[in-house]
Amino acid sequence: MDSDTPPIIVDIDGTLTDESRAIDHRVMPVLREWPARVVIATGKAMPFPIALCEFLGIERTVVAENGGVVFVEPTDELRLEGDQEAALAVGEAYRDLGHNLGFGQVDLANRWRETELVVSLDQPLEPLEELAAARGLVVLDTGFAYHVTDPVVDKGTGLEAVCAELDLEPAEFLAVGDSVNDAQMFDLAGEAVAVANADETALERADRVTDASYGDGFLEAVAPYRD
Ligand SMILES: O=C(O)COP(=O)(O)O
Ligand SMILES: [Mg+2]
Repeated sequence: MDSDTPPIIVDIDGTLTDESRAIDHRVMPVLREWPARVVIATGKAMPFPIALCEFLGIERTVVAENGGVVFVEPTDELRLEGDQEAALAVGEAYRDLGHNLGFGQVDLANRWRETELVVSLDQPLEPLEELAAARGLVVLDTGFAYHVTDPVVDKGTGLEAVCAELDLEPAEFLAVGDSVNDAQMFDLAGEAVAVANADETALERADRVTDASYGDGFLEAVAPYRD
């Protein structure tokens, strides 16, 4: 790798993981040694990508909750955006219809969420979409959860916020991801790569699709920059 290596913005689930949702350990030295900025962009709540950065030993620069939460080191910028009250109201109304969020009582999927709400994929989608639309929100199916999200944010607005802090341009970035929640960051990045297991939206919006899936796909996506 040399000084021409682009900054990278990378999704977690489906991209850095294997089929069982565990991080593919081979991606870790790649991210740790990446000579330009690494941004972890995920639908997960902030503690997950922050912990990933900490354990990797890299600067903590993350886009969480599909763009609702942005944290940038070293400027210490924390930006929260999105109508979480509306998302929580959707959850309440969904429960009133007799459904539940599907993550059990402790609900580690929502516990640290600050701008949106997630519902398990084994719960009914249609009533959730209706309730969300009535409050100006959208439901994103990432293949891992249904996200009730404010459409004013996405991973693309998150990338823009990171860039504004760090004096970078979105077009300088290499983006790697696998699903609909990566589409807007794909549109802004200079090069967008979908791993082979990506959903239709991500495949369509990518500049390049890898032959390999999951962590293998990520390693293939970055290979041209590591030779
Ligand atoms: O939390 C999800 O549903 C997806 O997470 P991801 O954006 O890291 O793939
Ligand atoms: Mg993903």
